[in-house]
Amino acid sequence: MRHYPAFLNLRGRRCLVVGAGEVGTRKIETLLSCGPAEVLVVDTAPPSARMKALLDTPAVVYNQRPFEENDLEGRTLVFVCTNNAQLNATIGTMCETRGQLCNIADAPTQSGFIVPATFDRGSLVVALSTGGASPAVARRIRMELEAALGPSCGAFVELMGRIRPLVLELGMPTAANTEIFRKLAHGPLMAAIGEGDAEQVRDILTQELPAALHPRIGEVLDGIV
Ligand SMILES: C[C@@]1(CC(=O)O)C2=NC(=C\c3[nH]c(c(CCC(=O)O)c3CC(=O)O)Cc3[nH]c(c(CC(=O)O)c3CCC(=O)O)/C=C3\N/C(=C\2)[C@@H](CCC(=O)O)[C@]3(C)CC(=O)O)/[C@H]1CCC(=O)O
Ligand SMILES: NC(=O)c1ccc[n+]([C@@H]2O[C@H](COP(=O)([O-])OP(=O)(O)OC[C@H]3O[C@@H](n4cnc5c(N)ncnc54)[C@H](O)[C@@H]3O)[C@@H](O)[C@H]2O)c1
Repeated sequence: MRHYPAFLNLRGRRCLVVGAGEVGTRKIETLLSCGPAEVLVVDTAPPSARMKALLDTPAVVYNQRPFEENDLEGRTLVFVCTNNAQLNATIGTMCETRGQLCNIADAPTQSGFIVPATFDRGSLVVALSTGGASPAVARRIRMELEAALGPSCGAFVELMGRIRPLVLELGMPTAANTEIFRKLAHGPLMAAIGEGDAEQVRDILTQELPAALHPRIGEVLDGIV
């Protein structure tokens, strides 16, 4: 079985985390970095020190009490991370019956979704998974890719993200847009940004971008090199 890879937009969404131990708190931190409307946290114990630090975030609602089925109401994603395997499985089954996606921390094959190892460079996000076969290997490959990617990737993606709508607005055929973007993506632009060589970056953009965009090169480079 293969999992469907996806990036979720959680803005305005409500999620649930049952069990805010080490694993649950990690999931809550990642959720909060994606700006959901609410993360309801249900745990029978008081918040740990690491969890306490998250309680100031307005989206976090911490309920110290046992889980109730009603907690699932209106939740886009559910994470069950208690150290009670029976409870985790029961909540997982409830979610399956209700058609809700549930991540079960100790039962990857029973889970509606599993969490990849990730890192980011600005809007470039790398997510990888072994499909639950070996989280330790996922961590190793994540660390190797992180070291190999280098710090300029984020600025490169940021610049390309600024250029793209300007090129699309010119209304040229898709094939022409593709040629521009591929040349920029594959050429020496990333290396020039990495070296902080503002003159070379300018030269590349002047060469590859349509003349109509030349007056905007200064503006797209603001804060990049
Ligand atoms: C990516 C990451 C994100 C995150 O969890 O936030 C993540 N695990 C990470 C690390 C990690 N977790 C564990 C170890 C110890 C070594 C080992 O056990 O191998 C290490 C590595 C380490 O620390 O060295 C223990 C562990 N993990 C799971 C179980 C339960 C089980 O398999 O039954 C147990 C055994 C518990 C026990 O022994 O009792 C289950 C899952 N962990 C997953 C994700 C999902 C599949 C990801 C995939 O395979 O690609 C999946 C299936 C479910 C899910 O959580 O969605 C994070 C990367 C951190 C990073 O990048 O640095
Ligand atoms: N997915 C992963 O990456 C991963 C990694 C390590 C461990 N695990 C598994 O995840 C589970 C949790 O691990 P952990 O290290 O976070 O454990 P933990 O002991 O740190 O946390 C468990 C939390 O669940 C809460 N809890 C217990 N019973 C509850 C109940 N009835 N209702 C609500 N909350 C309840 C506890 O108060 C505690 O805060 C374990 O089963 C472990 O095997 C998963």
